[in-house]
Amino acid sequence: MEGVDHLAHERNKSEFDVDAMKIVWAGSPHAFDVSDRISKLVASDPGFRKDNRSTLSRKELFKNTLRKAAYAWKTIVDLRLSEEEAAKLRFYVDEPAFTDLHWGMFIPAIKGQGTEEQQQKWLPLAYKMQIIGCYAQTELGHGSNVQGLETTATFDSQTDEFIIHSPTLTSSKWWPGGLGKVATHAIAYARLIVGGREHGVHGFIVQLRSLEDHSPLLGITVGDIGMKFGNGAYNTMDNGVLQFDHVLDVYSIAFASIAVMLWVSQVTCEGKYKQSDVPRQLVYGTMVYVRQTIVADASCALSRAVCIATRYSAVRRQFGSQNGGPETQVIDYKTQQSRLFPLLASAYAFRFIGEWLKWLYADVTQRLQANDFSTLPEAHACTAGLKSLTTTATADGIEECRKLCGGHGYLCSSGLPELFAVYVPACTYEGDNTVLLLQVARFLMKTVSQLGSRLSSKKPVGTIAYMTRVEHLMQCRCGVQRGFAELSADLVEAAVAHCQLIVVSKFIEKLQQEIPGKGVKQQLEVLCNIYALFLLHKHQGDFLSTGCITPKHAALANDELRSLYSQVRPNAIALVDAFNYTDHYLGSILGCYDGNVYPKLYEAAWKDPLNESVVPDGYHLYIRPLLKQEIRTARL
Ligand SMILES: CCCCCCCC/C=C\CCC/C=C/C(=O)SCCNC(=O)CCNC(=O)[C@H](O)C(C)(C)COP(=O)(O)OP(=O)(O)OC[C@H]1O[C@@H](n2cnc3c(N)ncnc32)[C@H](O)[C@@H]1OP(=O)(O)O
Ligand SMILES: Cc1cc2nc3c(=O)[nH]c(=O)nc-3n(C[C@H](O)[C@H](O)[C@H](O)COP(=O)(O)OP(=O)(O)OC[C@H]3O[C@@H](n4cnc5c(N)ncnc54)[C@H](O)[C@@H]3O)c2cc1C
Repeated sequence: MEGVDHLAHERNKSEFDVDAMKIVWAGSPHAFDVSDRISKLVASDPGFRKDNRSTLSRKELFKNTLRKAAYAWKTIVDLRLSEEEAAKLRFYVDEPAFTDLHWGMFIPAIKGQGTEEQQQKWLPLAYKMQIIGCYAQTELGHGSNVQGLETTATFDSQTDEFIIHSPTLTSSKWWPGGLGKVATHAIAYARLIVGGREHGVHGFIVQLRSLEDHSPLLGITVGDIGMKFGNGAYNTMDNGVLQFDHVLDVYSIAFASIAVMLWVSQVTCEGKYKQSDVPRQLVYGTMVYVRQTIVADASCALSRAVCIATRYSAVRRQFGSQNGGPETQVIDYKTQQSRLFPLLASAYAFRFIGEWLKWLYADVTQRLQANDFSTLPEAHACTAGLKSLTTTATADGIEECRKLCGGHGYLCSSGLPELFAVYVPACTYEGDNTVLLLQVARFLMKTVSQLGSRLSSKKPVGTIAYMTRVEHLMQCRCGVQRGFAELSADLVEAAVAHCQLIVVSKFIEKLQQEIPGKGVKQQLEVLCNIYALFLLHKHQGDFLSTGCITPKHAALANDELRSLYSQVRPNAIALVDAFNYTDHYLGSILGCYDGNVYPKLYEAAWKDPLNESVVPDGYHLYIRPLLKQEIRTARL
């Protein structure tokens, strides 16, 4: 029945202050207020409806996305929302679109690598959306290998301009989000050529389309690369293809020539190239920034899936009826708990590691401004490794949540298939996860060679086993005289172990902070222990081989896990309520707040276009002849 909370009995079991946990999840009272207000604003506005996406064609879907993006911008302007509120609104609109790359990469690249002059020229236009930007780095032939990019930017000292060109088919820019049909400008990465000499990959701001009629400028060929995984999902985004035919880059400033050049090198008006003594990898700065935001995104995506699966696991009953009484809630089965609760713990773990990584990125950015590059290698390794670890775990976790919901998890109305389809490219974009782990492995090898076996310093006591595991994995690999490439598969395992150590240690450090609210810290301690012991159980071979735990310890850890699952069980619904997601944002009948699943599933079925007629199109043409044997049947 509408209005009845079918999960009230679950919510009454909670042993902690849910409202206080909402603040912990949001990060602060202010952050909670903004999230709560904006999520309800979006949920209550029919202009942001999203329950019909799976029934639209690609063109209808894309046009609807443009409508929503424009409507969101009008809402932001009309309500005079702050930058923080506007970002939250785009988040809760929950539709991959060109705006993600405009606000999420194009503007950060200018802010992070542009000089005062460039920021003054381009940021006011970008903030007012009088230009729409994308980040055009990947090419048809190269994505992971940035130094392999083929697009060229040749400095013409006669005209003091750059000529941007795509010399080969494989140099076509390929994948940039927003590029296909919307972006008017791009930050394009190209090989800088000055005076006939090549100076590696740099970024350039290039105008792609007329601001009068949106037609591609002279020398620009641009379009969409076609349908992607899943039906609705990421097909709301116009990932594009772009070719430059000797584009005289008259509108732009060579990003590198002034902006990055101040950090990395300079091109003078006389056409002289001057290399400065800063790491050339600063040109990768935007990727590092986005990787740390992706870690926070992982906690959002995983928590959405876990909220759906947890609420549905409490609603669903299957088997176990005693004397005609109610069947057993599937959330009470130990197998369901052993699959679901580690994901619940991971969602909280990724939330806190995302907070720490945001601090680390801000710290390294501040240091770079003072020409202090001392923590750049660690920042690179952490952002790369944690992006890889959290996105792999989240993508796998969303799929596990779909399976935890049985058959109904496969319905679009569960919200899980689309969430999976939209999320999984996170394991690839902003750096293929294996390629990024190889960067971490390289960092670990260097650290071991510099510090000897003691890899990690100043870690909480509870992480000794985790630290020893990493050191053991590295020693086993570094000890043998074989090349990095030969050992890379093993070193990637050590890289994963190192990242897991960071997540566990930061969760433990979080618990050392003052955390208000009845029972809140206790619940987080249970989740931290679940996260740590679940990984220890999953990788117990590594831990046993280090000798720092015995088979008996491993067995005790497993017993403790079961006990911890029993402690979470009465609090599970309250722990996912703490995410404070609206039904609109969850987009899931299985995860609806009131748990009134069956009537909503049944009602939703009849809304499918296929049910607009009781006799389907095609019956008279194909089925009736079949049934009436009017088609000559093969001799049986
Ligand atoms: C439900 C949720 C839905 C969410 C939907 C939201 C909508 C989506 C919105 C946004 C999505 C994002 C869109 C995607 C954008 C992109 O994908 S942009 C393109 C991303 N591309 C990459 O990440 C490419 C990956 N490759 C690289 O980064 C580099 O090629 C490399 C692998 C790092 C290698 O670089 P290179 O060859 O130059 O360097 P090496 O020889 O390996 O190393 C040399 C030394 O440099 C150090 N290094 C390398 N990188 C960095 C760095 N970034 N910072 C600092 N230092 C770096 C490296 O450690 C070596 O150091 P050493 O010599 O001391 O060992
Ligand atoms: C949805 C989506 C959105 C995107 N948006 C953008 C965007 O806005 N802007 C942009 O510039 N790009 C964008 N990209 C491109 C993305 O950044 C690249 O696809 C990504 O960096 C991976 O590079 P690749 O495609 O070349 O993969 P590859 O490197 O070709 O990967 C193929 C396989 O090779 C393996 N491999 C590669 N190198 C090595 C190595 N050295 N050692 C071991 N294994 C290796 C990989 O692990 C992988 O298994 C997007 C991609 C997607 C899917």
